[in-house]
Amino acid sequence: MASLFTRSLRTTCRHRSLGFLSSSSPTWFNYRHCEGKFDTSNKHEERDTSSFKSSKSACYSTWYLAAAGICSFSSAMLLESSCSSLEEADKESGQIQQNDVRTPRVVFVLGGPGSGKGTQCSKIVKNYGFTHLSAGDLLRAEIRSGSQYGAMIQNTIKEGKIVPSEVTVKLLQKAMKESGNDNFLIDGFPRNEENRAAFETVTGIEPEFVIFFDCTEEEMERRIMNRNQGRADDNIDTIRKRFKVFVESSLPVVEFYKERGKLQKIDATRDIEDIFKSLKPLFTPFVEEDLLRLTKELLQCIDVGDYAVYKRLCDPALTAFEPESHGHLVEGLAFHKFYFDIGRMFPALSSQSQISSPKVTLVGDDAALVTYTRLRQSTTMDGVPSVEAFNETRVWERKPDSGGMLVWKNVHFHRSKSPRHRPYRKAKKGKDARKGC
Ligand SMILES: Nc1ncnc2c1ncn2[C@@H]1O[C@H](COP(=O)(O)OP(=O)(O)O)[C@@H](O)[C@H]1O
Ligand SMILES: O=c1ccn([C@@H]2O[C@H](COP(=O)(O)OP(=O)(O)O)[C@@H](O)[C@H]2O)c(=O)[nH]1
Repeated sequence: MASLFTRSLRTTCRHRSLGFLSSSSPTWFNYRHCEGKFDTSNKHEERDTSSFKSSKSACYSTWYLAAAGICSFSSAMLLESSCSSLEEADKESGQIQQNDVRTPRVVFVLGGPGSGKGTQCSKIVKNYGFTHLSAGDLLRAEIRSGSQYGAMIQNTIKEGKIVPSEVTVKLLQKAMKESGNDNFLIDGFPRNEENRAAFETVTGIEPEFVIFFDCTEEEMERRIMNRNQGRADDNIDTIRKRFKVFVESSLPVVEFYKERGKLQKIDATRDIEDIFKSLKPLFTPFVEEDLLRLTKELLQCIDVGDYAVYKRLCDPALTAFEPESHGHLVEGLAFHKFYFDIGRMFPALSSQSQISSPKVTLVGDDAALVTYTRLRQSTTMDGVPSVEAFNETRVWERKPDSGGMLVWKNVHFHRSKSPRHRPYRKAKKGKDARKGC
């Protein structure tokens, strides 16, 4: 039994897809977890139904769990895999995210020395879950580490010049790999054309967009002289050299991105909060995308019965109205955990979900609603497929985690059976004509 559960988890991560059915057109939007990309081609007929077909023959158990929309497992996936113990299942539990390989999202943050790049990056990190990689900080850390490049880097920084791309790109790549994140703010890089080309060639990544903090030299000089971080290059001689290098080498990179329509120029002479306010809209689409991705991850972990992921995504005080609660508001995770627990005993259950017409509504900075219709395919005990539709609304709230980082948690959801489509009937004479509106 345990091995079956384990197998289903492993193979599900490999093959399962969550689709989107657009209500306005017959196009299927297939989201393949393993590729992390939306395929917008019309692939309704081509959808991989193999797991569904084979699950028919292997499925022998609790249709009522599937009906509850809480637990289910694909038996086809289960037949394909190979791991064998509950310990392994526990180890794998909670790892959907790791298997979900996505293309890294990179935003370059450029601007003269002292324009406020680092200051704004810390605010973006706190609010939008990016990893901040300051190329300058990485180079300074490399000096401290006693590396073979230490002396060269130190001299280059003291001269206000630019360290060869070979070194900087390697450091950035390493830091990206070690971060465990896939959203990066790369601050103070690329500083010249050579940097830009080398990063693109080595990593194959192009930035989503590039922020340029536009600030006067007088203001930047004033800020650096007050920075007081004991940096060897924060002295008037080196500052002047850095300004010169910035104009000669870095501004052409800014221009390069402007020509490609990727530049977001920000007036950085204003105060810190004002600047941050103008950065927020740049990150809103990412927030919407992330909320949709989290919602899909939540539905997927329900489909594959991964309670560890469910617990990570939901607030402990999650409230819910759902058909299973018979009109009552249930609070906490216990009600939902029940279904995951019995799901472990019936690993051959199969279900998969598609969502259609998803809409994300941000309510201020820290709350959002995600509404959609969920189509859930499952099998009955004797292997007969059934499909149910639900209207769901999930309320997400951004809350600090144990490390103080703001993360999205599902705090409430409302799920009801989607009413079947009935043709509009004209009200009879004398009856309330508004009925049914
Ligand atoms: N908008 C701002 N107004 C006034 N001072 C600022 C502003 N932004 C940053 N600073 C201060 O200026 C100094 C340089 O900012 P920093 O973020 O380190 O710049 P950069 O990373 O671009 O070199 C820091 O001491 C910081 O506190
Ligand atoms: O990609 C980079 C980033 C930084 N530096 C060096 O590190 C110094 C400090 O850069 P940082 O971004 O830390 O500070 P800023 O000058 O933007 O305040 C620069 O003047 C360069 O000498 C570099 O050579 N390549």
